[in-house]
Amino acid sequence: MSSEEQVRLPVLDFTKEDLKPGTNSWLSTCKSVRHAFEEHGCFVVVYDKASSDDLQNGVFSSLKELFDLPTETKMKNIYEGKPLKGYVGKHPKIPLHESMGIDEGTTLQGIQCFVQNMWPNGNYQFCTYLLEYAKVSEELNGMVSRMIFESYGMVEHYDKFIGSTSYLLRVLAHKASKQIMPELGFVSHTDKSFTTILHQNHVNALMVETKNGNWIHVDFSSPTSFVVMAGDALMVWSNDRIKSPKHKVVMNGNETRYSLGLFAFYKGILEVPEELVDDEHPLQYKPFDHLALLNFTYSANIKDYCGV
Ligand SMILES: O=C(O)CCC(=O)C(=O)O
Ligand SMILES: [Fe+2]
Repeated sequence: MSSEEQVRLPVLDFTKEDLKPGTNSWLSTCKSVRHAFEEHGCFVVVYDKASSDDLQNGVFSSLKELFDLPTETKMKNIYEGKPLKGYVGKHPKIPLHESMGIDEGTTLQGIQCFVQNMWPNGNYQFCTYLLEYAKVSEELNGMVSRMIFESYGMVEHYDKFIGSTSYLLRVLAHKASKQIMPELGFVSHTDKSFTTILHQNHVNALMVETKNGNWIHVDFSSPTSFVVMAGDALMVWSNDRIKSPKHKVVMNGNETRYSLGLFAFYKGILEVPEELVDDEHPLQYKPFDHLALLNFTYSANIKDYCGV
C-alpha cells in the first residue's frame, strides 16, 4: 500500500464537557477545525448527543419505513422549481441510489410538511425521531460554523451568519450491490452548501478525494461519528483557502446503507470578507446569491458561477 492510500481524515473530539466558547479546549478545537478544513476539506467529528440506542434505532428504522414506501408515493416529494430538493431514484447510472430532500428539515413544520406527502394520516415516530436528530445536527453545524469564523478572527460575523442560515435535510438510501465488485452508489461531486453534516448507519461507503487526487474511504460507522464537509460556498467565502472536496458513494457488501445530510445555505449574498484578501490570496470570487446557486445547473463549476 502506498503512503497516500493510508491517509485518513482527522478525527476531532466534540464530546469534551468544556467545549464552550472561551475555554482552552474550544480555542484549540477552532485551530484543529481550520487546519482540517484547509488540509482535507472535511473531517470526522465525534459527537455523542444523538448516539442513544433509542434515537439511532428510531432514525434508521424510520428511514427504512420511508424508503420501503411505493415509488409513486416517494415521487410526491416535490418542491416546485427546486430540482435538488425532490425525490431522486431509479436513475439508470446509479440504480442503487434513492434520496429525498426535506426543506427546512430542522423544524417541526418542515418535517411535518414532508410527512404529510408520504403518510397522509401522519407518522408521529418519523417526525419525532427525525426532528430530534436534525436538531443535534444543526447544533453541531452551528459549533463548526462558529469555529470557522473564530479561527479566521471574525467571530463577530457569526451571529448574523447563523441567523440567516437555512437548512435542507436530505435522507439517502443506497441498496447493497448485487455485483461482487464495488458499485458506484452516488456520483462524484462537491456540495453546494456552506457546510454539510453527514451521518450514516453502520455501513461505510463514502469516499473522498484527497488534495493529491487519490480517493480514500471514510469510516464513520459509529453512532457517535459525523462527517463535516466544506461545500462550494465555504470555498468561495474562504477565498480558496478551503477547497470543497469531491466525494462519492461506493457500495460494497450486502446491506442497505441509510445516511442523512444536513446542508446549510446562507439566505442572502455571500462574499469573501476583506480580511481574507491579501497579496498571497488575491480575490477569487464575486459576491453571489447562495440560494440561487441551488438552481444553477448541478454539474456547474462554482468558478463559472461567481469566479472573478
Ligand atoms: O451518503 C453520503 O454519505 C453522502 C451523500 C452526499 O454526498 C450528498 O448527498 O451530497
Ligand atoms: Fe455530497
